[in-house]
Amino acid sequence: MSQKVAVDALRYISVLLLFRFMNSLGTAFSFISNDAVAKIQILENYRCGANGQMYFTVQSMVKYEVDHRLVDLEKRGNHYESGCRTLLRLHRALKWLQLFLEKLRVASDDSKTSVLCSEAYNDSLANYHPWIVRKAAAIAFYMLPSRASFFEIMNMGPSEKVVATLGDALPLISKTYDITQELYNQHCFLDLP
Ligand SMILES: CCCCCCCCCCCCC/C=C/[C@@H](O)[C@H](COP(=O)(O)O)NC(=O)CCCCCCCCCCCCCCC
Repeated sequence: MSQKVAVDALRYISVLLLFRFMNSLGTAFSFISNDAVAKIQILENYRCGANGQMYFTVQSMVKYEVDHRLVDLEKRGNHYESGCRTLLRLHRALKWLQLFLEKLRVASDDSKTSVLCSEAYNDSLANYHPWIVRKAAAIAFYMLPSRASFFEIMNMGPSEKVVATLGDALPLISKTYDITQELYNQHCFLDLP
């Protein structure tokens, strides 16, 4: 299998796993997973499109879309679903994920995942969502199980193993977030419409 096909297969599997994971949490999360998968698909389409090589890295995507004026900077226009604005939405979600996983990692087993999730959301994504989305998210979070049950759904082994895995993953998530945050800050892209 060529490397590109292998990478595409891995990407497909990761989106499928995200979709299946979110669906296992119940239909209350479908509006979240649908939006996330739709945004991932937008980026996938750019990656596999005529100028796919320009979307190989975040840096090359930003340069290409800036050089070719393919980003709506002030208000939504002809480039409503640019790669840059689409990635910004997922980048903001990555901050939520980083905060949530850190809380999950250090919490006690009887902690409420709904509280940990809400706290992380209120400190990150909530600042970019209208009232109605925040309320829908709050209802979805309320459906979340206890930390122990959540770990079972994650299907990553006993709690100790999950905590250790989260400890390994979090520095990588933080580094990914920081690189994109710095790049978008340099281009004044942190508030793309
Ligand atoms: C574990 C439970 C998962 C909780 C997920 C918390 C995030 C809540 C997001 C709620 C908003 C979703 C609805 C979409 C709103 C969009 O308007 C809004 C703006 O986009 P637009 O400018 O194109 O309209 N979209 C966004 O902000 C992007 C939201 C993307 C959410 C990605 C969530 C991924 C969740 C991954 C869970 C993985 C858990 C792993 C545990 C080990």
